[in-house]
Amino acid sequence: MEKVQKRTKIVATLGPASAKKDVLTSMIAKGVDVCRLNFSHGSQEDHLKVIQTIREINQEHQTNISILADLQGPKIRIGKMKEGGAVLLNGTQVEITTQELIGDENRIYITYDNFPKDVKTDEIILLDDGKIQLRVLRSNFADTVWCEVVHGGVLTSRKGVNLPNTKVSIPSLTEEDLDNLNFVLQYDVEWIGMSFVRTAEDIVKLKEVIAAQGKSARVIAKIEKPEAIDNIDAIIAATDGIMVARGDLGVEMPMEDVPVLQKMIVKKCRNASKPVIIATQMLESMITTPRPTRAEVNDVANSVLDGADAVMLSGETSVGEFPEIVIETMSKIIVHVERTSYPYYSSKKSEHSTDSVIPDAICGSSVYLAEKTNASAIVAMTYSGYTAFEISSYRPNADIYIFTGNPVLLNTLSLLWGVKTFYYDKFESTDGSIHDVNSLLKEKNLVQPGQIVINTASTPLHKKGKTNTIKVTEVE
Ligand SMILES: Nc1ncnc2c1ncn2[C@@H]1O[C@H](COP(=O)(O)OP(=O)(O)OP(=O)(O)O)[C@@H](O)[C@H]1O
Ligand SMILES: CC(=O)C(=O)O
Ligand SMILES: [K+]
Ligand SMILES: [Mg+2]
Repeated sequence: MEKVQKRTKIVATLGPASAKKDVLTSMIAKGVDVCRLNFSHGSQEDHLKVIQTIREINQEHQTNISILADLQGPKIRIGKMKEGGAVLLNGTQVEITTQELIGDENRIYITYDNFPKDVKTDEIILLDDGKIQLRVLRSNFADTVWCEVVHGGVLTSRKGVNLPNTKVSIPSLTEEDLDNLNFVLQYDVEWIGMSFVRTAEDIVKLKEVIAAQGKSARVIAKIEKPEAIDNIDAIIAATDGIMVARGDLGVEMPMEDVPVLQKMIVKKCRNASKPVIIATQMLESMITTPRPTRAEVNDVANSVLDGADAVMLSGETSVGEFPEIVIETMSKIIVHVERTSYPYYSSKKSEHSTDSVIPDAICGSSVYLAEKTNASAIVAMTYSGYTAFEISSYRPNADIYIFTGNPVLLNTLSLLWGVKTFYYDKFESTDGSIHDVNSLLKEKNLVQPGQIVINTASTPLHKKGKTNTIKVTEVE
């Protein structure tokens, strides 16, 4: 497969529009690096089929697409709505009930049993990422809440509900999340997304569940609540990656805060060497139109310029009419911005912990050396993945090629900015391995004679040794 070459990665949410193997294969060729399964929609059976399709494509086309299983978390939703949805008119009254039913203009089912007890008169209810706004009139404190439609619109099935003023009493990992987590861990999904993270403790608990099953899936903390912003440093320290989940974040907080928070979070993540995804409404109009708005093109471009590891698509690829054109468009924007906005490299101040001071210094120096020698590639061997996270976080101009004997990492690292991975499990001598991996890159035409390559390694060489060596080579 001839895959589009770019540094910033694309995460695509899969759904009915993109689950077919031929469509997905073409989307991957056009630039998808990570597939997101949204456990807010679809059955486990649907998701399993998609997992199998992705694994088949990886086998057949030697790609390293990873899977991000996004757990719904304490998200409140409305239930099914009547065919075509209901038109809610400004000034009318509507009942929200915890009794399961097919919703219409008069009554809507909500998936939150304690809603009539937790909500108060005059509180605001936002539906469908805030597109529809209701105001609470009164509750019977049992199963029904009467509301006034403040800003109406068409309401279709399973849309999200945000209660910016209400204290919600639902745990961060629900029973349903645990069930879905156990399900995806069986299939060695590489990344788990945790929705509505509030504290670092939420991440620690999720990691404990994953570790207790003997699995190595890594965790993405989805930042979509004000509490997560308050605790951002501790959350970044505890997690393996971050998603700026702008859909809910922009409803739970003043929307004008989001652009500034996006830049702040990207910067913090780069300093901490944790990958960061920018999500939601990036090419939203392409759900129904084959061309994006100018503002959407700007949004993708500016996220690349901010230095995000990845940009994400949701409805555009899960249910949209043009999933392949969406990927083509996003890749085109990324490639152009990357080509015209060199150089990327910036030194960063990282705080070395005592047990990583040597590998951190080696990674930072390898990037510095690559810039000084105008090297075409930085080539690293890693078993834990640490070196890949560290080198990628500098956003070097040189290509980043990671060789690993740890098969799980091959896909995991596909989320990281600029990283390409290869399997390598021979461990003879440091010089021998460096020679081997450089020859492999030459065979694949990824480096050319006369170019400079920076290699990092560990001496003495053994599987889990810490990176402590740099070599500068001119390709023969
Ligand atoms: N697998 C699916 N089957 C049917 N409809 C879907 C599916 N995935 C998404 N949708 C529809 O497309 C819309 C946008 O999809 P998206 O993945 O952004 O979901 P979302 O509800 O915004 O989720 P979240 O806030 O959890 O990311 C959803 O609101 C839903 O109506
Ligand atoms: C992706 C997601 O959950 C959000 O934007 O809210
Ligand atoms: K979700
Ligand atoms: Mg969300």
